[in-house]
This record gives sequence, structure tokens and C-alpha cells, in this order.
Amino acid sequence: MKIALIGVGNLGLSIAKGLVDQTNFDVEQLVLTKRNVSNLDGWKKHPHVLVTPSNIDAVRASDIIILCVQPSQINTILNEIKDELDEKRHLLISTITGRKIQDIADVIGKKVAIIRSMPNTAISVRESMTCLSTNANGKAKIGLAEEIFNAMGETMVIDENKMQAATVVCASGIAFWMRLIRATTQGAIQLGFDAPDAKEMATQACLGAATLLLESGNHPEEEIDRVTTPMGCTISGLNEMEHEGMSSALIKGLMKSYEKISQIMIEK
Ligand SMILES: NC(=O)C1=CN([C@@H]2O[C@H](COP(=O)(O)OP(=O)(O)OC[C@H]3O[C@@H](n4cnc5c(N)ncnc54)[C@H](OP(=O)(O)O)[C@@H]3O)[C@@H](O)[C@H]2O)C=CC1
Ligand SMILES: O=C(O)[C@@H]1CCC=N1
Repeated sequence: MKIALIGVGNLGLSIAKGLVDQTNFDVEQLVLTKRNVSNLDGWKKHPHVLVTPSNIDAVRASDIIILCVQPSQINTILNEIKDELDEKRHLLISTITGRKIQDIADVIGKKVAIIRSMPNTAISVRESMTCLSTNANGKAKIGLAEEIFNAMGETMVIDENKMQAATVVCASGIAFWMRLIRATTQGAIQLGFDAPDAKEMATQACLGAATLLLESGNHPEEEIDRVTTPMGCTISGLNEMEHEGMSSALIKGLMKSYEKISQIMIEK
């Protein structure tokens, strides 16, 4: 595959790392673009990676173009590359928050296959939960998008009208889970562990909980029931957390995050 990543910042670099580390398919060429490429020198040593500030060169050299710029930057890029886009050759994959497939199609003015994706930064370690949606023009290429993102984690094809919700749960979700792990680390330090040990304990406990659910298919409460000894320490801690509003705070945070995406959608 010949892939271009346009706008390699936080997410673009994570995808680049995931792509070069995955082994499911050959990346014949990977083109990375950003305006200031000085921090991408390390990438030049990769055999199939080309670094360039030219989005047009990237589109000419690639079949699959993954757009990773901020929402406010996307229209400039689309206007810059639209004349180079070929309806038969190119697949455009957007990672842009709050931008509909139709918004992109309207700027391009061509029937190029467009797929909207929502990966997260764990794509760098091939553990992303990536949601995908498409419209009629992109349907024939949804399998190709699944192949790409399945090599770097899990994928789920969803209706486009659920993409904002998926952004909050899966992409922002990385930050939310990080904060929970950090809070657990702080608690462990207060209980007497040094910071590195506390972080390792919190992180492995989190991985263990997630793996239990993934491998058993159980509901979280079923696994909680196995841990909570009657009159024991776990239920005491858990109930105190709920009295302090833990579940409520998380749900309210997800709703606030969702509200913000509606605002991003208006700010074109
Ligand atoms: N960060 C995340 O976890 C996730 C982000 N997203 C979405 O991905 C997109 C990118 O987010 P994120 O990576 O955090 O943002 P960043 O700001 O980190 O990255 C955007 C990159 O685009 C480059 N850029 C800006 N203008 C141009 C241009 N004209 N041509 C080429 N490159 C350009 C910038 O570099 P330079 O200034 O050098 O050009 C920058 O490195 C957003 O739309 C976001 O909503 C989606 C899921 C998760
Ligand atoms: O915070 C944001 O707006 C983007 C979308 C999801 C992750 N980062």
C-alpha cells in the first residue's frame, strides 16, 4: 500500500508508528507531511518513509490519504489537494473530529471514496479502538479501511451519526482512562509505594481488568462480585467512591465532551 499521512502531529505520528510496526500488510511507501518537518528527521532513516512539507507531492505519490490535521485546518488542506484527487485511484480517510463525510465531499466536489475514522493514540502500540463510517461512494473501500486499522487494533463500522459519541468514548477515552490510572497511582503513593512502583501497579491492574472483560465477555459487575468479599475492603472502597460520585462524574464528563463536539461542528 502507498499511504500518505497529512498533518503528522499527535495522532498522525501515532498512526505512522503503528503502520511501520504492524506486520499484516506491506507498506510500500509511507509519506508524512506537516508544514514544519524539522522534528521528523528521525523518520527519514525508515526505508519506505518519505517526509515532505508538500501535501500535493504526498497525494501524487499515494493511493490512500489519511487526513490528520485539526478541524480548523482541514478546509485549507482539502482546497489545496482537491485537483490532485482521482476518483478511481484515491481513498481519503479522515480522522477529523466533527467533520462529516459530506462536509469533505462538498469541498472536494468529486466522487472520491471517503471514509471517516476515529482512531485513538493507542494506535501507536496497535491497540486502537477505531470506529469507521462511510457513505455510498466509500462503500467499496470500507474493507480496505478495516484491513488497515485492524492491523493496529480493533475496528467497528458504525453509523456516521454516532461518530461524535465514538470520539468521546474511544479517542478522548484514552485521556479519561489515563486520569483514572494517575489517580490510582496517587493513592498508591499515599499508601506507601514509590512513584514508579505505584504506576506499574495501577497500570497492570487496569490492564488486568480490561483483559478479564475482553477474554470472558462478562459484565463488569460480574467481575466486581468476584472481588468484593462480604464486609471486606473492596466493597468499602467501592461504595465510598460511589458516595463521592465516581460513576456520575465519569458519565457527566462524557456528556460534556460530547456537547463540545457539537460546538466544534459549528466552528467550520
Ligand atoms: N490527538 C488525538 O488523540 C486524536 C485526534 N483526532 C483528530 O485528529 C486530528 C489531529 O489531531 P492532533 O494530532 O491531536 O493535532 P496536532 O495539532 O497534534 O496535529 C496536526 C498536525 O497538522 C500539521 N498541519 C497543520 N497545517 C498543515 C498543513 N497545511 N499541511 C500539512 N500539515 C499541517 C501540524 O504541523 P505543522 O504546524 O508543522 O504543519 C500538526 O503537526 C484532529 O482533527 C483531531 O480531532 C482524532 C482522534 C484522536
Ligand atoms: O480533544 C479532541 O478534540 C480530539 C478528539 C479526540 C481526541 N482529541
